[in-house]
Amino acid sequence: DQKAHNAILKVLNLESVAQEPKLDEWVARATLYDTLQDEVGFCSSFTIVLSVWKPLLRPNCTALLFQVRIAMVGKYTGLSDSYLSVLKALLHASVSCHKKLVVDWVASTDLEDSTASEAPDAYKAAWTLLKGADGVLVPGGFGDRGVKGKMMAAKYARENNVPYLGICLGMQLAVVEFARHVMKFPDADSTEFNPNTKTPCVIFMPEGSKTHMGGTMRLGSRRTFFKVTDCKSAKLYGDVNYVDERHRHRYEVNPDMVPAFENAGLQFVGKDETGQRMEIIEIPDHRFFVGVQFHPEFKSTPSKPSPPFVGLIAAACGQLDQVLQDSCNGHVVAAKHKLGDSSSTPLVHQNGHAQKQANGGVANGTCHANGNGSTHG
Ligand SMILES: NC(=O)CC[C@H](N)C(=O)O
Repeated sequence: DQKAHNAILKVLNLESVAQEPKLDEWVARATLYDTLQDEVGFCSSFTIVLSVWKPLLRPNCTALLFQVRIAMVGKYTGLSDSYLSVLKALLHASVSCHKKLVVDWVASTDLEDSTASEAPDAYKAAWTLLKGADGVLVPGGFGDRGVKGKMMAAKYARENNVPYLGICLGMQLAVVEFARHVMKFPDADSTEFNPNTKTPCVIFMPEGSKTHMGGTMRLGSRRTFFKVTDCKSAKLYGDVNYVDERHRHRYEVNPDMVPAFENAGLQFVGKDETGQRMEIIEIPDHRFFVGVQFHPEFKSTPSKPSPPFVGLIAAACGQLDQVLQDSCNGHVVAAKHKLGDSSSTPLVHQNGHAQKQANGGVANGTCHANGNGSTHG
């Protein structure tokens, strides 16, 4: 399945200029690729994925003229696998919103005050990229390098009503940023970065062992229950009661601080089965400010783009209301087609109990990779 997925994205990436897709050429290339494979399983999965994408190609081709710019704020020393999954998930979501994806990689250290004096050009360029973006994404990560810059990106998005998606560490830092600047706890931190903080908003999970890191990570598929049903995330997932998403973390939001956060306007709309572990945050009166403790990118596919990513992209291009409406109305129930049935409208996602329909169209992913954490562009 992954091979087929890669092949599709490879073909899409060849189209770096916004233009109407040449369906015949696209299919011919895909068929050729298909015949080069001798594994029956791969051939059939590729054909199935192709049959899902084909109907997406014709309608709304003009939409390719419109871009969506996402600033990806991370600690880069090159592309890691996790960033690639995030990138693919962004591409899947952009396609479903009929937009050409442009990713601006922003090295989080370049946003920090120390860079302003040490490398003023890099600092200026990083902020120009961030401010030029339609949406901001802070992906997962470990270690304290660039953490300040990631928090600055979250603050910028929160204060300027710019769509924001924080994944894992990106969510934890949005929580810390909120505690520092909205709740006025200057010392607030994650104990991953300051074990002695007097305001520990993000703490080591009780069942983990601090001395033995191996095997202590909360890993794999876990269930998140929506505690607030009238929220953007629940709607994006199709008004389901719960979702199963994949996890990879050692720290979590401090449950003792949750009431204080909620009083200050940060909602915890998704929690685990105990109600003690925070899984999804939202700021309700923001255009789109969502953080997820899990990694939704791992379950995103071209035919089932991940709902939080669809939310980010839709909000970034002003389509969120329509997308939320679509995912909550009769389309959800009506989408009863199977993979491989190219006569029906393709599925966009399936998680928990819901299915949602695609609107059609295709876009190409374009990345402006900075790579080494010291440059930008
Ligand atoms: N995958 C991640 O982003 C992990 C976040 C954080 N470092 C933790 O361990 O909880």
